[in-house]
Amino acid sequence: MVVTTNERKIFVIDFDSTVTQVEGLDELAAIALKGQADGAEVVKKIKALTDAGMSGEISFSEALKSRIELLKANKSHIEILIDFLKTKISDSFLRNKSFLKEYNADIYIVSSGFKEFILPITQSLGLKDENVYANTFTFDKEGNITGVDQSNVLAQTGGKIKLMESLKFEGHVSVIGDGYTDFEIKKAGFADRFYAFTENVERPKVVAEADFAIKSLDEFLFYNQLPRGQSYPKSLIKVLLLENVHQAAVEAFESQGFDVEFHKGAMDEDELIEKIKDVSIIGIRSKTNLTKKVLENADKLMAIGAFCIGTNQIDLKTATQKGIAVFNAPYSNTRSVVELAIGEMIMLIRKIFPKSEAMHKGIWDKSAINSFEVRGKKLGMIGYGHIGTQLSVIGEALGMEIYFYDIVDKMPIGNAKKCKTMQEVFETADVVSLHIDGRKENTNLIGAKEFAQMKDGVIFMNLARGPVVNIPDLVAAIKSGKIEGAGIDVFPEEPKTNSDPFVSELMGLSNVILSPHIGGSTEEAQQGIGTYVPERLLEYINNGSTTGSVNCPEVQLPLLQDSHRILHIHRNVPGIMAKLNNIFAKHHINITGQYLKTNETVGYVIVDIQKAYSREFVQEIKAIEETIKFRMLF
Ligand SMILES: NC(=O)C1=CN([C@@H]2O[C@H](COP(=O)(O)OP(=O)(O)OC[C@H]3O[C@@H](n4cnc5c(N)ncnc54)[C@H](O)[C@@H]3O)[C@@H](O)[C@H]2O)C=CC1
Ligand SMILES: O=C(O)C(=O)COP(=O)(O)O
Repeated sequence: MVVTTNERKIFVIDFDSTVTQVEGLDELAAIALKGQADGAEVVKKIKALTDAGMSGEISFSEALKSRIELLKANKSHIEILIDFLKTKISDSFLRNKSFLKEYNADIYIVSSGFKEFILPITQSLGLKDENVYANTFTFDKEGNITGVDQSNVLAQTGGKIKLMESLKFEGHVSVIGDGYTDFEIKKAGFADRFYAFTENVERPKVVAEADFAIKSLDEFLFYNQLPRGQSYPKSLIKVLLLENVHQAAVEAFESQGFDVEFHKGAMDEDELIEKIKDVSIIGIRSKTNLTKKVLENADKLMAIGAFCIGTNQIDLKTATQKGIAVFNAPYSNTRSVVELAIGEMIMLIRKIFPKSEAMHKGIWDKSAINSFEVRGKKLGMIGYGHIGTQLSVIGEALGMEIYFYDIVDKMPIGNAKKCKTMQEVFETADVVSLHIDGRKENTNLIGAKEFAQMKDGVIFMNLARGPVVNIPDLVAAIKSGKIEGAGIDVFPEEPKTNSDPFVSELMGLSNVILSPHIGGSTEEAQQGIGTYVPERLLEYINNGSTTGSVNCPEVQLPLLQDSHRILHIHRNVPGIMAKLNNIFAKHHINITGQYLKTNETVGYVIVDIQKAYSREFVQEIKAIEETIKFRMLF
């Protein structure tokens, strides 16, 4: 794919939908016709003509003439258009301003658009006015657009070809554009390569004719080995976002030019095995299981973002062995879970749900029997991590006594009392709430034996993970009256999407609140997670930092400055540093910074080096036997 040539490289670039995200003339129509009764209709007609002209369905001059006739614009509208276009410059052009400026002697804008709005934009990108070839409007005395300067070849059908013929370029000519007329330059023999530019619009007829379809200017610069803002084009990096993660995440990746695919639901193992092959970054929530089998097929995968707290759905061992960094959002939804737990606890102890159900059936049952305050009651928690401690604080503020058990020694917050065993919590608490993680050892942690240890009439809540509770045993305890009320948010089997049915033995039981795993599903939490996790992933991809990774050695790296950065993940065995250093010494590599962190399974070495080095040097590093993953940033 890499293009090499010793000739002078000449770049011919289209303007509308290439340099900018939009078609200037369409936008001018929208501005000029705004507020007019049939305005929307006319804009639609103009857009249809633009498309027909661009894809080669009708002749260009015909499309242009009809569009200008429909357009009732004047100079003041053009001023508004220019301000608008300045906000619509294609992301990859903005990212590569230094290339555009440095190579401006060899960059030509060839457009059927109009200089009146093109020049202010190309000037802002550092391009030369004399290299911009485009149409110009004609105006009447009042400044209304009356037509197009017909003496300009670009106003004619085949105008770009005629222009290119007259320019007589000598060298290797690359044409970049989204339209059929751009391809025609190559077809007529005036260019060596045609690149269909699809960052803003993808026209199948044009893509079919192209030497290469490129999703960004970064891709063009990468294939042509030219100076660029991204060492490896982000548009070639596939990001798969599942389970309806917040749109903030989609925007975070799209604004940097990544190739993002978004799905509302989860995917099952077979779907994932197929899909994951091309994916470099995957974002999931609690329902997507990244099993050993899935990860074994994930050869391109660099990072996993769990857009939630739990990471039990990911085979962390395999991920680590494959050098895949896993990140989560350890506290963005903590408060949401706690608020739901508090709300459910009060609803359950007051028996509000059965009373509400009765009311809906016309039954008025005003009574205080079996209805209690939470104040003065004993709240017992299994698991005293982020959620447990937060619940501890709020429970105590409500006047409750707090008891907890955790397998790790934890500092009690406020007046909370640490218990030595789960049994101690069960024997003491009026309300038992689970806040443990979903590690394998916790499967069926709570069953008949544990329920038997609880006080009669206990309130029981599980907002942690479904498999930790034995459901038939829970149902039996509820039916026997041992458990007076239950709040269950998580289940051993949960539907993959909102369209799949929910089935459980817990359905239809009185004073049992069932909720569809929404402990962390608040706008605030999802927004927070949608920002937090992409930040961690992007820091890793763009800079190599592994801050907050749940499985990779954590390294916080300085921003890369005037160096190239080697990122090397290897099996953690003795002697790797010696091997690396030998290669550095052999190739006389000047090191400007070096960082190393290891865990039980892998080592992560980051070396910043001066820019001059050979291809062999890179190959030798990659070839070290223990190498798991190798990346280079600059
Ligand atoms: N319903 C929902 O939507 C949500 C559910 N969760 C679940 O809540 C869990 C807890 O979240 P955080 O408090 O943030 O996690 P955390 O990691 O801060 O705390 C978990 C605590 O449980 C303890 N633990 C684990 N197994 C235990 C056991 N068998 N006995 C006693 N203690 C045990 C750990 O030592 C740790 O202190 C998450 O792992 C997740 O599964 C989290 C967020 C939302
Ligand atoms: O944060 C967690 O661990 C949760 O359980 C929340 O999961 P979700 O993002 O709602 O699928």
